[in-house]
Amino acid sequence: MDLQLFTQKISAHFKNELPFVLFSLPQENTITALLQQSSVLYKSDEFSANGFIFAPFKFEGEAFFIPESNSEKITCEFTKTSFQMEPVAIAENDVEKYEYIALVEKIIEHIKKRKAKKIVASRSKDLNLDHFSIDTLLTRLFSAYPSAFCYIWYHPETGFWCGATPETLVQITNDTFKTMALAGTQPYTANEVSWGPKELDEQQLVTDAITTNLQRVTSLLKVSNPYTYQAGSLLHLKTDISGVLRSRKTTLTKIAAVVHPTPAVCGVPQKYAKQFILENEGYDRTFYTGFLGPIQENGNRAILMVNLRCMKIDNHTAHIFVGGGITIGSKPMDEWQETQNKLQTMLQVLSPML
Ligand SMILES: C=C(O[C@H]1C=CC=C(C(=O)O)[C@@H]1O)C(=O)O
Repeated sequence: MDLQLFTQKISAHFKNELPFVLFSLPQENTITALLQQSSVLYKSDEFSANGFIFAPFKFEGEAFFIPESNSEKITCEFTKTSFQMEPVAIAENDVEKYEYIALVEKIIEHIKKRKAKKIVASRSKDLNLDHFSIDTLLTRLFSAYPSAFCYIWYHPETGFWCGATPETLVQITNDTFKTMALAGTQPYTANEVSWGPKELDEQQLVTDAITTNLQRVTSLLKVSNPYTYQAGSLLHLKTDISGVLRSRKTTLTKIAAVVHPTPAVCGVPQKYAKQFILENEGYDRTFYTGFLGPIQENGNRAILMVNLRCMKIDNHTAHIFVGGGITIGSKPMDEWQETQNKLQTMLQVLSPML
């Protein structure tokens, strides 16, 4: 289907307030859409039917779901031509800044008292959209980030979400899986990249926690060396992790529950970090740092991504979600700046609509 017809169909579906999801896999030039034919809110706890799941940060075994069986499935070939990105300037809000810095300082205090090694702090930034258009959003989002997993999800009950995430939670093909440890952030420059001990330690913590958790369900685990990975205008440290599941009976839900929430979005130890986040962050993450993705071949093939570099759009306001891992070596002002830099991923998409 050509892009114009595809976009018209999506716009009409959205106008009728019917649920839909659009997604494109990293490095692929196809956008797939599932247009649900009713407004039912489906839930899935088995991840074994074909469709698309959307799970919150507070995942407790059940995710929202758009089933293929109740949807029209359409695809569109689309050339990803990443456009020239100029940073979008937005005014800093002093209250937001000092609240975030206070949260980071509180986390550092807890780490110094040895209650945790790492906790991920986050915040949401609200922006007025004077010229919201789903057509513009779709074209910019899907063309800007060729190496990301891009998506738009809409359901009247969850609202309108979209993002361009660099982080795989888990990718399954029969009994083999792939995942990654992603942590450490710096802005992209053309110069040679070097990583300090804070980023290297933080990334190692994430790798160790993921591999330890995966040992419960795997028979073979391969772990690469960390390397620099570009996500839009940011660089991260990434380790590839792959392996074989111990039993073919290990369900996708079980694997998701073993790896989610990873220390890249929650912390170490996981239970303490999650409780800290719920009690101290001062807002509800809802679907940010949850996970999402397509389920195919009745659960034998699936790609679940972590919901990062994302936003929720309602009533002409965009709520962009950003965060960062806090460790003993964190400097509060740098952590604030890191979240400012991360805002740019969605700001680039929104810029003509602000
Ligand atoms: C929590 C976020 O990023 C995570 C993923 C990659 C690098 C991160 C970091 O350097 O702190 C974060 O752990 C976010 O982008 O909102």
